[in-house]
Amino acid sequence: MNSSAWTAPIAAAPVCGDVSVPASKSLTNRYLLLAALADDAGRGTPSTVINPLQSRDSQLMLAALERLGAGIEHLKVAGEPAVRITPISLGGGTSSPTAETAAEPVAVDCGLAGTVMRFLPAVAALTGRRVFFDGDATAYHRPMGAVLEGLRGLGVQITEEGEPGFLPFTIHPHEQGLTGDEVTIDASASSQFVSGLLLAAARFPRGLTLHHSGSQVPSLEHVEMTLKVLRDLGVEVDSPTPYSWRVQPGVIEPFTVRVEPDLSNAGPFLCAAAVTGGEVSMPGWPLSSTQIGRRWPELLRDFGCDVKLEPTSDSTGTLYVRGPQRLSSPGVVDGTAELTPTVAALAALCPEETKFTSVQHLRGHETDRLAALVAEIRRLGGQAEETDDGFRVLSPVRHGAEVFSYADHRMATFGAILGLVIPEVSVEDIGSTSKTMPDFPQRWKELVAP
Ligand SMILES: O=C(O)C1=C[C@@H](OP(=O)(O)O)[C@@H](O)[C@H](O)C1
Ligand SMILES: C=C(OP(=O)(O)O)C(=O)O
Repeated sequence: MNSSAWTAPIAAAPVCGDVSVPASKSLTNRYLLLAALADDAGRGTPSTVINPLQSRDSQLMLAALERLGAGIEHLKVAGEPAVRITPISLGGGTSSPTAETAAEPVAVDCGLAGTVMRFLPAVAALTGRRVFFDGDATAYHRPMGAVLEGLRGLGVQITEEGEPGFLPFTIHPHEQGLTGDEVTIDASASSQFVSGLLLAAARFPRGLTLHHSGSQVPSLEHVEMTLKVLRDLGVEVDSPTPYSWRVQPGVIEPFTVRVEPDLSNAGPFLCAAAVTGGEVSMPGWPLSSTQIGRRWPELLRDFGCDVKLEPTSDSTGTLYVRGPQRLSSPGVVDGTAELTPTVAALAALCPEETKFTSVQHLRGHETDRLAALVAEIRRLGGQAEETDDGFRVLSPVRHGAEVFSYADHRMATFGAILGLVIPEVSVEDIGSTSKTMPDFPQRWKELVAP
């Protein structure tokens, strides 16, 4: 065993406890970006994001926005952590090259964060600055082509310093600013291609009409989230036909918002009850949410758990999950997007086969998650195989091993869940959870081995 691997705690008894999770990555990074694009006739009034996620992905977003010209101040609001963002001063998408552009480009580090690499190029194009985007070596496999194609269609000049369609690349300022207002892209590889253009589009001089040309957009819940966040902030956006969106040009008023808990990151803790026959309760569960993690109650019931959501206010409740004596597979799990590695841990403990469908785009996530899940299930003595649009778990895992994390937070937590019931599981790089939950190891230990 690698001496730096993390020994996954085994559950000596059914896992029982009350858990809260940090704020949503997807909502935090949308609000931070929109705060940086807010405008009240150039007065520069800041916006406040209360209870933001504090993790590598949100830090990368904040650092990038600061480099692009936003002001960032950390503070407390009614005892809760918050961040106050003073907007970037934009030329309304018509900025011409400034003196600054002759100098060194602004460098944006995307790390491995999809929300940074896919959402910020459109913001960069509005700043009138030359902006160089790069990230971790592991980010170089993540598709970027549709982002670049969309921006080029709007008149943005881009040079690609690596393999075409991937990081790194540079956004160049253009004398006329953004000239186009209608583009067609193929967003089959990531919903973030759509969200990234829509989020900044209210600040484009003529707004944006965006069409998707491929067969389907994956993780559509995340596009729904983008539309809802924009509408809540007063941006006019609609979807006149499936896979077409129109954002009207306009101001984004400065705002104050509190971020919901991350329902995707809630998954491993809820699964701790599911796999050990324990009982976990989670207060603060939103009664209505655009997060894909809202699917947990239904998914956990599908695997045999008892789940109930008891409202405690108009907007939130406590979710109770009780694990069964023995997990049973629903047979097919469809379109679970970023929840897939966590659901795969449940499937890997079921005697029956489980087929995961409509998740082909996970090949472009933090790692090729289909290959990674199949490899790690096999390493633990189970049988699994890839399919065109997903994978099958054919037989359950049987023994411990060191689970590779592939720099992927969700592969690391996949290993942690299995380690609750399979002796001698370790996780090669538990530190990869810092992407969205830096204190995962402590939180996990508090719940499963207090
Ligand atoms: O918009 C977002 O915040 C996200 C969209 C999804 O991306 P894909 O469409 O690439 O799956 C999701 O998996 C990712 O974790 C976050
Ligand atoms: C796919 C994910 O992240 P990203 O935002 O980097 O795409 C994820 O968190 O599962």
